[in-house]
Amino acid sequence: MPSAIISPSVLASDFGQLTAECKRMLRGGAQWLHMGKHFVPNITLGAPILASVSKGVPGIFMDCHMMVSHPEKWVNDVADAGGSLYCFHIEATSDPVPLIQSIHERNMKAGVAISPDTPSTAISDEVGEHADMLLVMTVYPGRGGQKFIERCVPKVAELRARFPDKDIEVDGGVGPKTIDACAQAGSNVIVAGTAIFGADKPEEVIATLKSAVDTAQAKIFAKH
Ligand SMILES: O=C(CO)[C@@H](O)[C@H](O)COP(=O)(O)O
Repeated sequence: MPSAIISPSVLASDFGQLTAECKRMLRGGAQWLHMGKHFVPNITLGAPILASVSKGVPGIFMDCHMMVSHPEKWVNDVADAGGSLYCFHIEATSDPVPLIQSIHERNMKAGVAISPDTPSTAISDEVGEHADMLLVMTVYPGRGGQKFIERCVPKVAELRARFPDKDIEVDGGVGPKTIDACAQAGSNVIVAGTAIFGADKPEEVIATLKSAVDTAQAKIFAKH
């Protein structure tokens, strides 16, 4: 049964206090930090920032979501900067399996993401088997604070049915109001920006998200 993992999404506005925020989130019970590299230049978390977070918070698990074209270009930079998981978009490459292999060669986990308009079948059985994590975007990549796109949820269920042992991540508009749909569909890795960073008590939000995933995973696992 895949375990519940909460991965707060680090946003551009957090730059000034990035390391302090990371420590606070981990103290609040988060296990990963979702570090996005976006197409939009002013909200890019590049390798130098990853390196400084890695230095400031030793042992941190950096879940690096590469919302970029030519994802092959950045594998070495992110690995050298301390990245733990390198997640690329299936839409951005024509050769996903060799890319996954090159990520593994640099001792990182490999994630494969799909944008809201991409069907889950774009992740073939072969690609899914090679990957460690599959990411279903529930907003359009680019910025935090967008509305959760409900029609993406069935893609989570389809991937969970094909890949019962993989980590399946959701990202975008996820919080206490939308977690149940994601968790019941089979997602176990939860990215949340606004819901966690905007909360008075982030640790309570993290606990709520984790508990919803644990409950849903136990039910899903009991059925098999
Ligand atoms: O990187 C992205 C979107 O591009 C996401 O990780 C968002 O930053 C998540 O933020 P919320 O939707 O939870 O506010």
